Amino acid sequence: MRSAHTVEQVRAAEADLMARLPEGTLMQRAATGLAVAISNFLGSTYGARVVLLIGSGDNGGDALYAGARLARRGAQVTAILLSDKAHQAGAEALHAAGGRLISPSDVEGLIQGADVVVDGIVGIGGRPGLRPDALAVVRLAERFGVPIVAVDTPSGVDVDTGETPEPHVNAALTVTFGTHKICHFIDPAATACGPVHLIDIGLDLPPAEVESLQTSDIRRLYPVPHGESDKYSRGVLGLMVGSTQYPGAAVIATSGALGGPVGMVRYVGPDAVAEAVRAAHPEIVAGNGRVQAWAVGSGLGDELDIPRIRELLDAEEPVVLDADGLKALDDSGDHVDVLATPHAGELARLLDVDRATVEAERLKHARLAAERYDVTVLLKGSTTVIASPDGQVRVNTNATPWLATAGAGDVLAGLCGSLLASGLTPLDAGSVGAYLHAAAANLASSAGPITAMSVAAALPEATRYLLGG
Ligand SMILES: NC(=O)C1=CN([C@@H]2O[C@H](COP(=O)(O)OP(=O)(O)OC[C@H]3O[C@@H](n4cnc5c(N)ncnc54)[C@H](OP(=O)(O)O)[C@@H]3O)[C@@H](O)[C@H]2O)[C@@H](O)CC1
Ligand SMILES: [K+]
Repeated sequence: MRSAHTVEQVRAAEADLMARLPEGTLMQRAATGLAVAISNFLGSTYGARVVLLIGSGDNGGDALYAGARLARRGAQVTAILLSDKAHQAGAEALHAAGGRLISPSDVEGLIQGADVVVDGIVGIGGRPGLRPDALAVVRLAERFGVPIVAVDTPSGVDVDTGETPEPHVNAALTVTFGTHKICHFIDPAATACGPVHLIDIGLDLPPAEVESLQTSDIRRLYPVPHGESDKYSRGVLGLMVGSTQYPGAAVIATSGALGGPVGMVRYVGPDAVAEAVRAAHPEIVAGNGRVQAWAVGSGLGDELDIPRIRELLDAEEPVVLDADGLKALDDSGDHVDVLATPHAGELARLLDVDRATVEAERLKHARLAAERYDVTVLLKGSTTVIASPDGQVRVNTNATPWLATAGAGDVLAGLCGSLLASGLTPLDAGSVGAYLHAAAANLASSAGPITAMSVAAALPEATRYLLGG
């Protein structure tokens, strides 16, 4: 599991550790890791032209000490001081190592000739946005295509929410310390981080606010059948998806379900659609019967039967509620067994806000909906946020942009239903489902276009690979 902690949690852990270590130890650990990461990014340090952007806090201190290390290994390091309160000992260390310290005027030529710009403007002490001098230099780097390595966080983003209401740095790499911060996981800020490299500095941290599953978690959580399993004990999923208007949704969601761990899938819907599903997947059983979970909603169109869906929501079996089915959600019931899988537009409707607001504040709105409707919310997107009503949040960050294709959501609904029917909680089913869905998409895509059906078809192989087979 990768963990993202809040600024407050990091500060407390830092204070704890600092009380036990000689002064400056943590910054030296951070700066050493940062210097190595910048060297690796550059490929070769000797003669490399490195420009440091230095703000008023310890984030700038990290950059200055790392710059001093790079200067000692032969890099030409120049620090642009954006504040007259720059970290003094760090500035002295850079000067002693042969680096230059300058003010932010007339730096166009310097930036144009740089191999890398290091963003030490602000870290976890920053507020969103960039001040005018910083913004001007960052814009120069963008104009000349000079890559930026961000220290801890890309300056200007909102560290605790992943929101980017103001101008900010777009990094080619972010080097962070101790633990991930929420902005590293949640879009739009996550995209501004680029790849994130974590340096261990020995912090002792409490449980995280936001988590992100890794391969080892998939191995731990995936309901692998054992010797005694039969098709019923592996779980039966009921699918109430697709319509005469959108029969494809039923076929695609069934493909997603069959690519998951479930032992059997029942399809409940119009005869003509059931025929189409059976033609594509002869293994499905049409008609009602006992199930361990439902996946409901994708492609129901005009055939949406809200009272019937509400009956399912009130019944004992857990439910994945997708697309049109989300219209049946009301905020009066106890729905802790429900996994709702909206995209930003659908979540906006549930919360009566506009879509752009949800996209800008993804974590906040996923949490809000989980709380208001008492459901686990899986908010789809480039970073998928899964928020449970008890406040736990997981994020999936490994999706390919090619996954933004028609029907991909139907595959996810079927797959999550399959995981729910096999006994996972809505939070686990949503987070494992999002991970496997993205992994299958990456496998099917290989950096090229994909269809929803090709994602579903890649699920067994992606799962086998992740489970170590
Ligand atoms: N915690 C840890 O475990 C470790 C932390 N370490 C490092 O310390 C960093 C945190 O350092 P920090 O606390 O000094 O805060 P930091 O982000 O450098 O600057 C805050 C100052 O900037 C200003 N400012 C605010 N907003 C601004 C803006 N938009 N644009 C421009 N300026 C802005 C504001 O001051 P003002 O100018 O308003 O007086 C504010 O006081 C952390 O990210 C990591 O890199 C590592 O060394 C080791 C382990
Ligand atoms: K920074």
